[in-house]
Amino acid sequence: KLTVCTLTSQSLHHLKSKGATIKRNGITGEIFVARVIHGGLADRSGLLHAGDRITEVNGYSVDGLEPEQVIERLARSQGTLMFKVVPITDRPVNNQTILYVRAMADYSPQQDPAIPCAEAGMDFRKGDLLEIVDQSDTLWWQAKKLPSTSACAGLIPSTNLLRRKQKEFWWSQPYQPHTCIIPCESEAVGMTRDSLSTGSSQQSFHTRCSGSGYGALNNPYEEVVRYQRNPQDKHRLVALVGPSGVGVNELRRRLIEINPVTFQGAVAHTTRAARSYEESGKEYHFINRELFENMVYSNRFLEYGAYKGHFYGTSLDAVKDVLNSGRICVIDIEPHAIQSVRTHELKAYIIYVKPPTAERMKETRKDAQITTNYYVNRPFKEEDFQEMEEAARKMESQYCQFFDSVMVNDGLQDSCVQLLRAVRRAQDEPQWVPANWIRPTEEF
Ligand SMILES: Nc1ncnc2c1ncn2[C@@H]1O[C@H](COP(=O)(O)OP(=O)(O)OP(=O)(O)O)[C@@H](O)[C@H]1O
Repeated sequence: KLTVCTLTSQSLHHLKSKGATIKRNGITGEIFVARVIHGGLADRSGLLHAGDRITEVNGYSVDGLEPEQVIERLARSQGTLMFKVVPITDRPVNNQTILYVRAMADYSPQQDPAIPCAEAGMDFRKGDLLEIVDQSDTLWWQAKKLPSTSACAGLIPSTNLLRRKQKEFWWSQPYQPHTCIIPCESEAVGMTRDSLSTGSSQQSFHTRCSGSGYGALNNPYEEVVRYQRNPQDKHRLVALVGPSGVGVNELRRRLIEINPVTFQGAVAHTTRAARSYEESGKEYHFINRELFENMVYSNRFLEYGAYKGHFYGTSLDAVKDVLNSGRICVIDIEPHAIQSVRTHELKAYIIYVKPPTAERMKETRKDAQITTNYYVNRPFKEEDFQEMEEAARKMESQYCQFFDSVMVNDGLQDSCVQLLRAVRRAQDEPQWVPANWIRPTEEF
């Protein structure tokens, strides 16, 4: 049974825009449609399907030809294109469900020798939102980047394939202890004990392990869903991250100052002694070291660290207290604590505060003081701006996939307006969030 179908030859040179790939059966030499690209010309015509056998192109037999020769012939033809095909007998029913994911890794088809057709591939970067329109192949899925500019999908590696590629890449790299993904539970406990026993006077922070396990190695795509907070629900936690000295603390303080009825910070715990004017539960929860250690071991801190010989920590309960009171809790965290607040319960909205150029910093930070690890605050120096730029670059390359919003802290007033807007968006507008926040799987 033969079917003749026609397609216009527009953009034939480009396999991707024609929207199909072909392959040759190694034994019989027959040419088959390997894949029809979602939204491409072939797909829209509805006439070609994966598995169809091509027998003729524009009246010429493809018998004995290599796929490249067929492509060449197609590229040379003008006007209307005519295929003679033997349709596949058991065409799979199209029961594809669309899946939305956030990429947790970078991918470039041009650098992947294993992709069946690099031109049909789609590159993406960590943090990109992808709409996966076809998962029928176990190795190569089809996806569009959101917001979608093209009707045509591109090939991307499936979760399993990308994970495999990452593992191969990982093992091919020299050992780099600091590139490791967040420590697993047992490592985290080890770090904790060390830091508590040394009582370092340097600033150092550790985090609670969420136990859900993360890392590009485990999960190259994070499934996401559109979520809008119901006005009756608790607010989402707002967490600010940024390189040290960029101004997260200042911004948080100002936000709360603007509207203390709506915004509140979480009261941290500390082992330092209360000053005469301080009250436990107000500035800090003042607790002794033993209690602090117990809280660390029972995983009660979202993040904690040592500073000038004392311990400080933000507990999950302190954040929950604010959220339960109906206010919006605003905290600043170290980037490695991001995972501990990205939970079904807190639904943290992460705002990344980025430094402006060194030039602008020099202008805007004339009267500002940098907090150092050595008991004094001092004016900013040129090197501080360079260090900050470098720290920002590293932070972005490692954590950008978790940033819900990015703002540049240039002029303070403008930054406060930007921050207010971002917080409002987080609470009142639909956002993409991990699917397991809405349909929890492993957290319960
Ligand atoms: N946009 C800005 N313009 C001018 N000065 C600023 C601006 N943002 C912050 N500052 C000042 O820069 C200094 C450092 O800010 P801040 O203490 O908030 O930094 P940080 O990001 O919390 O860093 P660290 O975590 O190291 O304390 C402060 O003196 C603050 O007032």
